[in-house]
Amino acid sequence: MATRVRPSNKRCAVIGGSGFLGRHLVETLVDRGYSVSVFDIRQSYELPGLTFHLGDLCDEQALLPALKNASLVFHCASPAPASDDRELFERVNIQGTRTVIQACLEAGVQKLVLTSSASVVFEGKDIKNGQEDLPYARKPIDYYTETKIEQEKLVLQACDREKDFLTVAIRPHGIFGPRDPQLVPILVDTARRGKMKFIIGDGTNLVDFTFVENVVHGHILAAENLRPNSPICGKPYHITNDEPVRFWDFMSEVLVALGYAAPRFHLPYILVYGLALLLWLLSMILRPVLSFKPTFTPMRVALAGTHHYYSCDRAKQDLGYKPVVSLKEGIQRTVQSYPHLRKGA
Ligand SMILES: NC(=O)C1=CN([C@@H]2O[C@H](COP(=O)(O)OP(=O)(O)OC[C@H]3O[C@@H](n4cnc5c(N)ncnc54)[C@H](OP(=O)(O)O)[C@@H]3O)[C@@H](O)[C@H]2O)C=CC1
Ligand SMILES: CC(C)CCC[C@@H](C)[C@H]1CC[C@H]2C3=C(CC[C@]12C)[C@@]1(C)CCC(=O)C[C@@H]1CC3
Repeated sequence: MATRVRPSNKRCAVIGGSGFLGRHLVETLVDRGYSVSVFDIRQSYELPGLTFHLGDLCDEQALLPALKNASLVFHCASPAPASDDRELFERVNIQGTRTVIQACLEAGVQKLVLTSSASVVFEGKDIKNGQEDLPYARKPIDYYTETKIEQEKLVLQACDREKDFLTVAIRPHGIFGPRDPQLVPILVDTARRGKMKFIIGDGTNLVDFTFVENVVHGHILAAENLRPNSPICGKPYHITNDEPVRFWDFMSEVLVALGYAAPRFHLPYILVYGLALLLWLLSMILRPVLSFKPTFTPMRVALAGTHHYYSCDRAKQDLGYKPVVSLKEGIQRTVQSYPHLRKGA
């Protein structure tokens, strides 16, 4: 009988390894002695010893060479959350994730770590210290969230000790750090256009913002603890900075550190949410003749005006997780990494 060649434990693939989180993950894995192959639709950097495979994750034939000899796969690719292209989200996050699972099984991969999102339980209403047993959002707030829910279910249900295929999902929240293309750049762009003068609601809502290196740390701990007898198989884990902060204090700290004024005037949440909904509907109706993307989408307004912070006790207990970079240090390092976004630059 032919024996299956066991791939090296330190050989892994990162799907989405050119993206913000993916690249930080790749760099840390390389530092820790892993041999890494990157699969992405684009190549954004080079690193000695790293193999890049370019392609669409929905294409199994393109994926297979990247997974060859890997015992561990991280899947952290997704279309940008700001997109409103439903078809793209369904194709990549749902159909594409089925393809990733299939390709892992064919290539003999033993462990799959998915980057999910804490937002899979968020419906636009307050979540305070949310645990992993909260139900998935029944009314997901956008296509991104809707398809991240299906994606997480697919990956967790694929966990099968009999087939020697173990899966786990990491649910980060509000990732920030050097090279993030979303949070700080969108914030600064909004400030430069004079639209960051207002606080939505009373400004006391608490939120998790998670420094990218803590998210990477959570992923690697999950991968290294994923064994047939471990309690983590087939489960989701919140990974946060474990320091909920007022949404508007966080935004103000980043803005002020970059030389912009902090927002000062308050607007009622319900008014801004209603306006955002109206603008979004208008943008949909007018799409065939006029294309515009409102800055204050219903999703962003909901995130800016509600509590959404999560407990990471389960990760502490099962993975031995503890944030490695504090929020204060994370903000400092992030701000320093964006000299071109400073006022007047
Ligand atoms: N940023 C955040 O605050 C949070 C992110 N997450 C999750 O973390 C993961 C990483 O996010 P982040 O690093 O911010 O996102 P990025 O957009 O920076 O990275 C995603 C990468 O995946 C690539 N990609 C997209 N579609 C495909 C495809 N069909 N085939 C191959 N590659 C593809 C992207 O390419 P391209 O840029 O060309 O599209 C990009 O390089 C995602 O799964 C996201 O849902 C979860 C919680 C919070
Ligand atoms: C215009 C301002 C009111 C807000 C500017 C900052 C926002 C762009 C960000 C604040 C919270 C962020 C966030 C995400 C994207 C960027 C923000 C909306 C996610 C939606 C990214 C993907 C996820 O899985 C959840 C994140 C929640 C927080």
